[in-house]
Amino acid sequence: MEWTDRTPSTHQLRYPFPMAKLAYLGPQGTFCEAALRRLQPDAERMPCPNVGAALDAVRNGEADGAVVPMENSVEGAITETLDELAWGAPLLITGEYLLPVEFSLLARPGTELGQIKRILTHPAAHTQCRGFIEKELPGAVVIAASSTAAAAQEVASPASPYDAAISPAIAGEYYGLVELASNIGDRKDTVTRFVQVSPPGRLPEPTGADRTSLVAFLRDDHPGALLEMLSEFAVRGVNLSRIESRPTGDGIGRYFFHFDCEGHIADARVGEAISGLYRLCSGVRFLGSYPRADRVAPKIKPGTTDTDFETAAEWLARIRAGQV
Ligand SMILES: O=C(O)C(=O)Cc1ccccc1
Repeated sequence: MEWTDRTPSTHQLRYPFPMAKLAYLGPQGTFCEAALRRLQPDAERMPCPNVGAALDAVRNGEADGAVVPMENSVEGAITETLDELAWGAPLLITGEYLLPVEFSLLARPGTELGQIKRILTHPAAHTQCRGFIEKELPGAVVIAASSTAAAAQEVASPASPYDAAISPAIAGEYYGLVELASNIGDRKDTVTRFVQVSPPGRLPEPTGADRTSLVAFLRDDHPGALLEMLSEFAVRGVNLSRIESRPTGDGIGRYFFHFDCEGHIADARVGEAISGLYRLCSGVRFLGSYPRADRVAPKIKPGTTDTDFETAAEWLARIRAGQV
């Protein structure tokens, strides 16, 4: 059975070097699987019960890489992925894919809309379909599943206590459910960003339209600490595309930060900004530099090109040598 895509594939990006076996958030039929098929159509697919298990499969060598959800244009970060990348053995993001997502309400054959009291789905799908649930299924309760397809698989069991799943339409075909409503997201233009993760090693080459991801831990808490971090990017003309604070787990008010910025660590301005953060912070974890799925190149501020940095370094060297 083939994945039937109802949305135009305008964000296609093939990863430059193919991977034989990729772990992903399973089971078969998730949005994550759809993203993986676009990124690496020829790879062997290894479904995993959650994001942590998919990343661990890369860490322990069972898979050559993984594809996991990172953020959604409506719901924001997939925090499970942010935390799994920040802690544990380091991994590298080596690619990304922007998948337009459409949700369907799926149930066992014979179920009618009025009978639906208990809905199972992934929390990110729940928050994006709140309007539909309030209007069409008032009083129904929504229970969290590990993925949209895991929800469909569970609902397919005749003994399941759940009446319906919110999932991609293809999951209904895989698990023998019927589609009671289609395209039920509150916004019709939702996109989810998936990342391809590899073991540490070779970085993708700079392409001129790249993104860099990292996490940074504060050395100490003081007024302006976050502003100081942001300044490292700002003074070098590096544009941020995402910033997220996540609790360190050490107590209320203790946070670390995820940053995505435009450009590649090989770009002087990005490398210098990250070195600046390294001096400022108690720890920085580089999560990868990889081609942007939308292929948008950054606007470079005058004075922040690689040549500008080189010229300034040469000038400083001459001054230090007494050549005033
Ligand atoms: O559960 C899935 O199918 C996923 O791939 C995670 C997810 C859930 C909801 C929106 C986007 C991605």
